[in-house]
Amino acid sequence: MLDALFIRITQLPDAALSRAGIGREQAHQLNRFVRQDDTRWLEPGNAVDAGFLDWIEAIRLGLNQRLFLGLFDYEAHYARYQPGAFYKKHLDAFDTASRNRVLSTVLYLNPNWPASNGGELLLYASDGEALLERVLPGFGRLAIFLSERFPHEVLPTRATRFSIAGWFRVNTSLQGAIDPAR
Ligand SMILES: O=C(O)CCC(=O)C(=O)O
Ligand SMILES: [Fe+2]
Repeated sequence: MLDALFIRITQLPDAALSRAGIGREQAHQLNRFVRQDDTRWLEPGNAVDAGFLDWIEAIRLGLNQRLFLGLFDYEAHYARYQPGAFYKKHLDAFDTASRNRVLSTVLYLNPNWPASNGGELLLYASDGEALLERVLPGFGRLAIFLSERFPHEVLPTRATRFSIAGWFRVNTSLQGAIDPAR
């Protein structure tokens, strides 16, 4: 599965990726100061994406059985950080659109990642100051953390850095209207 995901993400043409923070809108441009990854949402209709989503679905069921998290669904995008790109310190559940994110996942797809490449994920305690973990984005490594609890950032990368970032969500629908995964 990892090899298929690696081929898929490295072969995505530029036109298939959305660049965070490019465009005329002020909010969009501001965003570019915060994050510089290029992303594409996974598609259940693609066989490679579906393979990953099936694997994640088994994890979702296991987490619900053992930890009673009530995870309802999952959304994920491919992310490419080109040399120099970063993602400043943030929480993944911060606004009304993302508030139902409970558990963040990041699967790294970078064969041969020496520490000198940078691009580490830094995870902080809830106060946003105490450093808890420094994660090199090596091939097949999976980071999972509570979306509302742990501020984190991606340090500037020196090589192109590939990953799949995803979020298990709870169902915050009101009056039967389920908010769809993006
Ligand atoms: O790629 C990573 O290590 C983290 C990415 C991230 O924080 C995000 O996409 O929200
Ligand atoms: Fe994040």
